[in-house]
Amino acid sequence: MTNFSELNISESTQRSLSRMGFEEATPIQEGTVRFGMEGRDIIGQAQTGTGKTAAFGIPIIEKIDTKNPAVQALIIAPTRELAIQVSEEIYRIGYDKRARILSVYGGQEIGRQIRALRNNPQIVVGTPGRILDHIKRRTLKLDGVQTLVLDEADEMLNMGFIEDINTIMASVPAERQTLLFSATMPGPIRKIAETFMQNPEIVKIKSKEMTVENIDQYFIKAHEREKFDILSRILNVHQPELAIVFGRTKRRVDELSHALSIRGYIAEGIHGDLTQAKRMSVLRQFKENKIDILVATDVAARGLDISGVTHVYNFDIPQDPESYVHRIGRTGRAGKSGMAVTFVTPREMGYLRIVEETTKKRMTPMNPPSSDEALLGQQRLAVEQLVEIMGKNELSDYKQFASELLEKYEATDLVAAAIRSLTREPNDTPVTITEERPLPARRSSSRSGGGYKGNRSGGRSYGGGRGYGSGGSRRSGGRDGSRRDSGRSRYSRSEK
Ligand SMILES: Nc1ncnc2c1ncn2[C@@H]1O[C@H](COP(=O)(O)OP(=O)(O)OP(=O)(O)O)[C@@H](O)[C@H]1O
Ligand SMILES: [Mg+2]
Repeated sequence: MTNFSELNISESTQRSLSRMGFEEATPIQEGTVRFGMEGRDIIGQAQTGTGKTAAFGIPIIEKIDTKNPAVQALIIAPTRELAIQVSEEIYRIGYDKRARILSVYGGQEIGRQIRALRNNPQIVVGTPGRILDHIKRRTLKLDGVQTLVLDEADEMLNMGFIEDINTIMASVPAERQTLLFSATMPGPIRKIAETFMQNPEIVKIKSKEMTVENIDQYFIKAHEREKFDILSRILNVHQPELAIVFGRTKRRVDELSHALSIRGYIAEGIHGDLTQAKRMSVLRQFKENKIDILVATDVAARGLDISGVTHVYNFDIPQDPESYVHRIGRTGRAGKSGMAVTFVTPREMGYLRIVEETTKKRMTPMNPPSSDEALLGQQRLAVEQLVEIMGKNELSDYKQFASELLEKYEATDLVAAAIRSLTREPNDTPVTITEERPLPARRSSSRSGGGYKGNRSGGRSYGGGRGYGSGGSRRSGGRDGSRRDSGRSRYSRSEK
């Protein structure tokens, strides 16, 4: 581990970082900050939750000239929430330096953004559509941009933003630094990145698996129609503090959050069709622990950094392995531990295997809990509550009754009744979850390719890492080459 002071970072930024509680650089930060400060183009890949935001944020702050009123750094992110989150993190990093930062995104009144843009922010973070809108209105001038960042580039391409991004790229001076960061780097992205970038330094953090070790990964094989009842029971057993449930479609997310609420959980959904105000309020409540379960689509949760997410449930197995990596990466962040459970219908087992091939990690099969186990989970919770109430020791007003009851009844019976009254008995209220068609059946992949739409990447394209390993774009520059992954041994199939 490297201390930030060893990375030639200015005093002011070091102060900001230590105020944020950052003591040592994470590996991706250690591997990229210096190159970033030197103005090099970087393709940075590291597991979820390992600090990629600061990996590009620190060099940006270091390079900003606070006397220059021009926009000097432009960061493009796929969603509004992510744009806000990234701008908040960079604001904190640049706090002592007093760098001015602004986020612009759809759903927020454009007039307000235009006024804010007149205040000469030096760093702008935004979603592709809104950035483009401002470029067209000439309210965002990019001639002074020296650094361009694509955060979660693969997601932006999935969302069909490629043309927008091309146009934005063309509006930024060609003499610029381009940084691209993601936890996954499917082949097509790397290709596009390399055409946009000049001799990029590829920094890939060495790890045997694509997912962080501190996430325990399970799967449950179940038929589509059984999934919701199993999910309810699992929630009773796991008692997650904060959980995210992923659904494949917006309708799915709506139905799941509604059904969970009916069964007594505090759940809310988030997806792209909700208003910006609603999305923000749901996220805020989730962060403040007022909502226990966030139900989300892939897109809505991409890159989100919410501390304390203990469990991720994939109610539907994601169609591509990259989504899986990003989804479960909402837990186990910044060194914390987490659990991920993926539901898979018998027909979809091939997808599970493809995910495993990509992540280089087997999921452990989990048996669906029985209703007795679910009840036991709820009883445990009730017992905890009881003990907690006792611990608070504000019981004097109740003791009179207690003594009277103890004269009449058995103590065990009384306590049992108290536990029962606090136990939320498993709730089987009928709910409506429209059955999704399972993903088209497929066997787990083989080297033959066979069109897994948009992402044969996974294991294969990581194998493809060999390609760039031998290419001219990787320059070790006399530095510790081990930081950059050679791709070979770690992703070889023999490990499986
Ligand atoms: N050096 C550090 N020391 C301690 N905490 C850190 C450090 N760097 C980043 N963090 C914290 O770790 C968390 C995860 O960081 P971040 O959101 O940048 O991850 P990421 O790699 O971008 O993940 P994802 O792939 O999901 O987008 C954040 O809360 C961040 O503030
Ligand atoms: Mg990120």
